[in-house]
Amino acid sequence: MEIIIVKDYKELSKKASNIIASQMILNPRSVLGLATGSTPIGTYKELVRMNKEDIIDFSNIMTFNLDEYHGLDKYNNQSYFYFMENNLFSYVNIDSQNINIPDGKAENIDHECKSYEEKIKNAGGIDLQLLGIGRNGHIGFNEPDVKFEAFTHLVELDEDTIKANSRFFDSIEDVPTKAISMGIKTIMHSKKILLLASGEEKAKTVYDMVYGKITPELPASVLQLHPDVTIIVDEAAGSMIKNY
Ligand SMILES: N[C@@H]1[C@@H](O)[C@H](O)[C@@H](COP(=O)(O)O)O[C@@H]1O
Repeated sequence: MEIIIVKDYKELSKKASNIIASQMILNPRSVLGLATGSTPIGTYKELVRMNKEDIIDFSNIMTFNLDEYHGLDKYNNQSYFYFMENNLFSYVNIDSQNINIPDGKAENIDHECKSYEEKIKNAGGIDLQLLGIGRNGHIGFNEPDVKFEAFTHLVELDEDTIKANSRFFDSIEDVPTKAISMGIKTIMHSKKILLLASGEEKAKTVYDMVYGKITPELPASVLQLHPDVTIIVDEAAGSMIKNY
């Protein structure tokens, strides 16, 4: 694991977007795995700027998002489809045919999960997967569990996650209780992984991810086994690993 501690959120967003930009420049047909949540918003802003300034080109880039809420229409303003449109896709020259996000309203969820995996495989796998991290150590929507879920699957969201994500909804009752998420194996198959964490509330989780036991009870700990992981944290999120 390469760990980069930067001063603040602004620096984190700059550093992360530079890594993604360099992947895109080295391979303009890159397959990117993308994340939602508040952490990558600044990174997406930087990518939009670089695209406007012709530093990076999305025309041949393919994307796969980690997850989507179950039961939400993609045009609902809380869907991750909506989030991606509003934070990245509608501002860059990406071909909409190249955007992939699980369909939370799919009639046959099992089929949706299997075909999502197929699509990733047919695209040649994910070159660079961007990740945030939940306070409970989840990546994508892989919640703490007794085993690591392998591939894209339907997830029952944790109470802690529902509570944390309710800040984006009118009320906690509006937060979906399930989601479709890439599995741990899907994520681990990515050639490179870039995980971002910001703020003091993530400090203990970051410490456990890097130095704790590898356990499905803290899903992000599995990243210790991946050969090419970069973790960027600001000083607050890195406060417990700083002098370790
Ligand atoms: N499914 C997403 C995760 O992919 C994300 O990493 C996490 C952290 O979000 P934030 O960056 O807002 O702390 O929240 C959500 O639950």
